[in-house]
This record gives sequence, C-alpha cells and structure tokens, in this order.
Amino acid sequence: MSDPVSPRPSVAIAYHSGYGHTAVLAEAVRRGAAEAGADVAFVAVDTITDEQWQRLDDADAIIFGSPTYMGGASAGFHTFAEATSSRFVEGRWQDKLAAGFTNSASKSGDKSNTLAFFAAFSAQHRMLWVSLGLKPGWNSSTATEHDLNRLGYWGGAAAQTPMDGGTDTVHAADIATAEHLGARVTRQAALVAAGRAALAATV
Ligand SMILES: Cc1cc2nc3c(=O)[nH]c(=O)nc-3n(C[C@H](O)[C@H](O)[C@H](O)COP(=O)(O)O)c2cc1C
Repeated sequence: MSDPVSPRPSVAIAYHSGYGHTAVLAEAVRRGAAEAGADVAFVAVDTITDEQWQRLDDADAIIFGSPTYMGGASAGFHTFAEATSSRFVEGRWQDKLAAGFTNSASKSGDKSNTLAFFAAFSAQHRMLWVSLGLKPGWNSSTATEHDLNRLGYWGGAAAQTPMDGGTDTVHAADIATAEHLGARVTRQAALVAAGRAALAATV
C-alpha cells in the first residue's frame, strides 16, 4: 500500500470485458478515480502482467469489474479470481478497500449476483467493501432514466447495455455512476490512509 501519509491513494481497477461494454465502464471508473486524485492502475485481468499483479499488491484499493454472464461474473474474471488464491492464503490484500461494478443486457439480468460475488471475494481476501453510496434513481414519477444509479443498486455500480449495441451504446447515466464509484473509492482510500497515519502518530 502507498505511504500512509501520501495524499494520493493508489487505486487499481481489475476488470474483464468480453465485448467491450464493461471496458467502457472501467474507463469511467478510472476517470472518476483520477479526477478525485488517485494514482490509477488499469488492469484487464485476462492479459494481466507480472508488473500489473504488483500494482494490485501495492494498491490501497482495488475496484473489480466484470460483465454478468449466465447470472454471475464472467469466466474471464473467475480465472483471475482463482489465480489470486496464493494472495488469499498470504493475506496480501488484507485491509485494502474493495468495490465493484458490472454490466448486463437485461435491466436486472441477475447483476446482484455478480456484485455479491465481488463482495464475497473481497471478504475472502479480508478487504474492506465500499458500497456505491448513492440513493436509487429512476424510481418515482418525476425521476428519469438519466439519473445517477438509474438501476437502483447499492452494493456497487450496475449498468445495462443492449447486447447487440456497440460500445457507444453504454448509457450515459451508467457511465456517470461508474465515475462516481471511482471517485468515492478514491476519497474513502484517502480517508483511511489519513486515519491510519493519524493513529500511527499516536503510538
Ligand atoms: C455468455 C454470456 C452470458 C450472458 N449472461 C447474461 C445474463 O445472465 N444476464 C444478462 O442480463 N445478460 C447476459 N449476457 C449479456 C451481457 O451481459 C451483455 O452483453 C454485456 O453488455 C456484455 O459485456 P461485455 O461487452 O463487457 O462483455 C450474457 C452474455 C454472454 C456472452
């Protein structure tokens, strides 16, 4: 993890995307984190390198992303998750912050399962889960599909993209919600680092 007195938290985004939609969201998470002041590592988990594994190990926070395939995270993400088992044994990611995002074709599409998996996976690594931190959008007669968190998730950022649409069809509100997640995790990581530094100064 970064120096506890550093004001610039290190945030890694570890994602899989089969057809590019989730990659658009990952870019949005990256933008939100960078604009909030993070030093961002951007990792496509199906092509992860030794250097990128090191960036994950060094990060203050890791934000996981995957499309929802067959009611859960994709096989590409699961391959990565299983490859982290030595880190799980060693507790190498213990006390890092964690968060997640997903995308699917259906409005629901069982995305909750994917976010719940990310939370369980993070808990196995003894990480600290950061929720989306937004009220639900698009849930009253005056609300619209352009609201942040238009799909009404709490565990993480969720998006819906037509399965036959190009990467330009990822919904602007979902992109903004993903940017929010990146910024929120960055702020929480800065707070935790500051708190740890303050505690360390008292002993
Ligand atoms: C193998 C497979 C399984 C899928 N399963 C689901 C699903 O369970 N629920 C859903 O809503 N969409 C499902 N979809 C649609 C994808 O979630 C959707 O196309 C998504 O935008 C793909 O993201 P990507 O471009 O990052 O791969 C599935 C697509 C594939 C290829």
